[in-house]
Parts: sequence; structure tokens; C-alpha cells
Amino acid sequence: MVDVTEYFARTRLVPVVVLNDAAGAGPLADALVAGGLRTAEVTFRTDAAVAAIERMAEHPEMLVGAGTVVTPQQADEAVAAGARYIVSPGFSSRVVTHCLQLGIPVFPGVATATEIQMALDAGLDTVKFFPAGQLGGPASVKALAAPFRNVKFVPTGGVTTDNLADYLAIKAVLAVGGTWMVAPDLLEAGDWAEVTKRTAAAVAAAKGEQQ
Ligand SMILES: O=C(O)C(=O)C[C@H](O)[C@H](O)COP(=O)(O)O
Repeated sequence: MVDVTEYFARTRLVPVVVLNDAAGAGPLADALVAGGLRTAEVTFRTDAAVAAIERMAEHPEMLVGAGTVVTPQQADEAVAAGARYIVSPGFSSRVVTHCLQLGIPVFPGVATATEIQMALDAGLDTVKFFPAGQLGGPASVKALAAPFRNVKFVPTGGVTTDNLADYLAIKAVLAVGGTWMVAPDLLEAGDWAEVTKRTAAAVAAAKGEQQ
């Protein structure tokens, strides 16, 4: 089984996908892989989520996760469709407990020290920090990480190619997530070339290469 935390430590980027039509899932997987990324968090923000996860998971190189999972039932649907990790915008004991029982890696969202302690109490050591930009950006991640030496963060919300290096420079940051590489308007328009271009730019920025 793939260690998802290890995987994120290598890719350092988690594209957050909002697909209204699952027909785009195949081309989107190809576009991401062409840009150098082999994972995507497909959100339950749309009814197409389950079908989109199924199709993206068919891509032999993709590690597909499910995002915006707010109920245990969605976690079940995501796993059945082929999701290999679960992400939530906030901390839900029900969702976390259920995922632990299923044995699927789960990354709940946190915004406060209290929520980080809830994650620790549940036995987790990696959390999403959401919405990162609006909560104060890298400075907030640093301040929150200080007392929690073994916690890893995936800041998401307001991250772009221009600011991702500021987050990734923080030791406690495992990876960053966001929609900028797979912006909903690009997916609506089927502009896969632009998805590949933005993905490649983000991958280069994550490696610290000149743009
Ligand atoms: O859908 C979820 O489960 C979320 O938690 C929210 C998304 O991860 C962010 O909305 C992405 O933020 P942007 O990259 O600023 O668009």
C-alpha cells in the first residue's frame, strides 16, 4: 500500500478538483500527469464526484483522493470508487473514526490549536490547514506548528504558484493544496493544455526552480 504521507512529501502539491461533469476526469488525469503531478483530491462539492474519482482512479499513474468529505457515507462511496485518501474541510470525529476503521488515510481540516489537539487525540499527525491564506498564511502555520512538534500541515486555500514556496519552506509543511492548477473555469472549458501548463509551473516552483 502506498504511504500517502510519503507520497505528499515527494509531490508537495495536492490539486483540489471540482468537476461538474465526470467526462472531464480522464483528460484531467492525463493533463495533470503531463504536468508532472500524479495525485488529485476530487471534491464532493459536486454530484459528479464519485464518477470522477472512479475515472481518475483508472489512470495507472494516479493516486486519487476524495475531498470535502463531511459524512462517513461519502467516505464509503469514495473508497468504493477508488479513492486512496480522504480529506475534509474541518474536523469531524465521525468521519475520522470511520476512516480509521476503514484503514484509509484521512486528513481533516484544522484552523485552530484546539482542532489540532482533536486530531492528535484521534491518533493523527497530519492535517489540512484551511483556509490557509485567509487565516494568516505562512506566519499562522509557523505559529500553530511551534507547539506541535510532530504535526505536519497541508495548507490549502489561497495558495498559488506565487506563494507556495513560502509555505513549503516551513519545516512542518508537508505539501500545499489548492484549485489554482485546476481552476473550475479551466475544467468547465476543457482547457487541458492550460491545466498542464499551470501544473508544470507549480511543480517547478515547488522544486524551487526559476519560473
Ligand atoms: O473543498 C474542500 O474540501 C475544501 O476544504 C476547500 C478547498 O480545498 C479550497 O477551497 C481550495 O481553495 P483555493 O485553492 O483557494 O480555491
